[in-house]
Amino acid sequence: MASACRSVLSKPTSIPPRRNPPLLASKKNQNQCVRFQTVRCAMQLDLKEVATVKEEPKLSFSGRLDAVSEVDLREKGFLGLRKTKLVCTVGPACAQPEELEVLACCGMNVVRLNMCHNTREWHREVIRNVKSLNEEKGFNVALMIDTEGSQIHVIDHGGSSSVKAEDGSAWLFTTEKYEGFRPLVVQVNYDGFSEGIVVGDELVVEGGMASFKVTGKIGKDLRCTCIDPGLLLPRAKLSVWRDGKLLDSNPGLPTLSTKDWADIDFGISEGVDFIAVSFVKDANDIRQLKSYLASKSSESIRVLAKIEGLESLQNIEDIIEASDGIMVARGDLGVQVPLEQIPTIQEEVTRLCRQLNKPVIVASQLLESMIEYPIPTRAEVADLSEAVRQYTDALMLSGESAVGSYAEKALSVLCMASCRMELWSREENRQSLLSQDQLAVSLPERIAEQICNCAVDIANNLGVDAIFVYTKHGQMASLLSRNRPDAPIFAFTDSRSTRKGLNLHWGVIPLEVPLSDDMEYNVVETINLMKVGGALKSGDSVLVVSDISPTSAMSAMSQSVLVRTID
Ligand SMILES: Nc1ncnc2c1ncn2[C@@H]1O[C@H](COP(=O)(O)OP(=O)(O)OP(=O)(O)O)[C@@H](O)[C@H]1O
Ligand SMILES: CC(=O)C(=O)O
Ligand SMILES: [K+]
Ligand SMILES: [Mg+2]
Repeated sequence: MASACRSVLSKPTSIPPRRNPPLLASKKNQNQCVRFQTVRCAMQLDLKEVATVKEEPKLSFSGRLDAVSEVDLREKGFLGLRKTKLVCTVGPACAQPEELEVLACCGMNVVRLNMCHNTREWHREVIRNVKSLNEEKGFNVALMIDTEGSQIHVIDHGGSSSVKAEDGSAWLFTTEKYEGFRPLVVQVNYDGFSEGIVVGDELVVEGGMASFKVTGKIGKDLRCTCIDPGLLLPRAKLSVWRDGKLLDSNPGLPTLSTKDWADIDFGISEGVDFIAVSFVKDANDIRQLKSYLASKSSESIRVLAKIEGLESLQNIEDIIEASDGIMVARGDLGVQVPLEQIPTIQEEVTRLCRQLNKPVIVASQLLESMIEYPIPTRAEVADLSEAVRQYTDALMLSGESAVGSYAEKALSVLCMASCRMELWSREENRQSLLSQDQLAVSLPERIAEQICNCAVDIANNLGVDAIFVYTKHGQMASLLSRNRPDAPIFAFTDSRSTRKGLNLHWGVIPLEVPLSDDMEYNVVETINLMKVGGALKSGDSVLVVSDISPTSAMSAMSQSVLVRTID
C-alpha cells in the first residue's frame, strides 16, 4: 500500500502555516471559549430547536470513513485531504482485483467502464470486483459506465498498431466487412457513413492525425487521396469537413443507440452509480435517459453528459441543467473543434458547472505520455494543474490506466499535482474570486443556498478543521462544495446512492450513517464516531450544516449552521 501511494513528482510536503491565522487557529484558546457555539444565519434557528423527536433515539452508527480518507487524515490532517476527485478508466491493464486495489488505495474515487470496448461479461467481472473491494476492504469507489454512442470510426485494421498514410496516396474507405489487413483500404464502422458526403469533402482522422480529400463515390464507399500525411490508428475517429466547416456526419443517428440502451439496462442491473452519455446533443438526450431510469425505479443513478461535440456546446447551459454532472471529453472534442479552442471551452464549461452547481470532470490525455513512460511531461503536469486551479471537481485517466504500463504512477501524479495546486489556491484564497449567482427558485432552496454560501464564509474565516453536513440527497453537500471551502466537507447521509454520487464532488468525503430527525443526536453521534475512528481530536473545531427534512419553507428554516469545538 505504501508503494502505491508513493509520488513520482515529489516527496509529500507538509502544509505550510497559513499567512493569516484564522480566528480559531489557537487550539488552546478554543478550549477556553464556549464549547458549543451557534452561529445563526439569516432566519435560522438553533439546532436544539430543530429537534422533532423527543424520545432518546436508539440508532447505532456503523458508518465509517473510507479506508483511504482514514489513512490520509491520520497522516496529513484535515487540510492535507485531497479535494479533487479522481476517475480511472479500467481496461485490461488494471482490471484484476489486486490491480484495482492498488488504484483504490492510491485514491481512485470512481471507476469508469467504457462500453465501447470489451464484452459485458468482462465489465460485469470488474463491477463485481470493485463492489467486493468496497465491502471487504472499506473503500468507497463508485462505478460509472460510459456509453459508446453513435460514433464513426475506423475499425481495427488488424495490421500493426498504426498505418502510415503518405502524401498523395490513394485510399478506399469502405463499409464492407472483412477480416485481416488490406493495404490502402480503411474499414469504417457505420454503414451509412458516406451518406451526405460529396466529392471534394475532406475526411479528417482523429482531429488531424491525417486528412483525405474525397475524389469519388462507389456505392457506399469513398475513394480518397491523402492530402495531409499522418497515421491511422485502430478505432481512429473520423470527421467530415466542407469548405472549412464541420458536417454533421451522422445526422440520422440517435445519441443512444440500441446497443447503448442494452448497456444502460446492464448498468441498471449491475447497480452502477453513474451513466456517462457520449455525444450528447441537447438536454432532451439527458431527460430521455432520466425518465427511463425513473421508470425503472433507478433514478438514483446519476446521469453525466459528455461534452464532446459542437452541438453539445451550442446547448451547453440546458445540458448542464438537465444532467447530474458533466464530462469535458477533450478527446472527441478535439475531433470537432480546433485544438486551440479546447482550453477556453474547458475553462468556460468548468465555470458554468460550478455556477449551476453540477460536478464536472476534465478528461482525456491528461497524462497521455505515461501510457508508455513512467514520468509525465512538464506540459502534462501544467495542464492538469490548470484544471485543478480552475476548480474542476474531478480529473480522469483514460488509456493511462486502461492500457498503460504505469497506471499507479499516473494516479500518483494526479494526486500529488492536485494536492499541490489545491494548497496553492488555498493560500492565494482564489475561491473568493468566483461570484456565486443565485441558483435557487423556491424559498427553501434559496435559504439552503444562502446558508451554504454563508457557512463556507464562516468556516473559512474561523479556520474550522472540518465541515459536517447531514444530507438526504446531497443537495447541501453539493452547495457547500460549490463554494470550494478550505476545510474538507464530511457529508453524512443515510442513502447509499447519495454517498456514491457525492464521490464526484470536490472536497466532499461522504459517509453512510443512519440519520435521526433529532439533529442534536446526529451531531453527537457522528462526532463520537469520528472521535472513535481517530479522525477528530480534542480541540478540533467543526462547522455543522444540515438539510434533514426540508420539505416545506417552515422546515427549511430549521436548517442551521453551528460551530462546535470538540472536547
Ligand atoms: N475495457 C477495455 N478493454 C480494452 N481496451 C480498453 C478498455 N477500456 C479502454 N481501453 C483502451 O484504452 C484506450 C483509452 O480508453 P478510453 O475508453 O478512455 O478511450 P476514449 O477514446 O478516450 O473514450 P471514448 O471512446 O469514450 O471517446 C482505448 O483506446 C482502448 O484501447
Ligand atoms: C472521454 C472521451 O470520451 C473523450 O475524451 O472523447
Ligand atoms: K465512450
Ligand atoms: Mg469520446
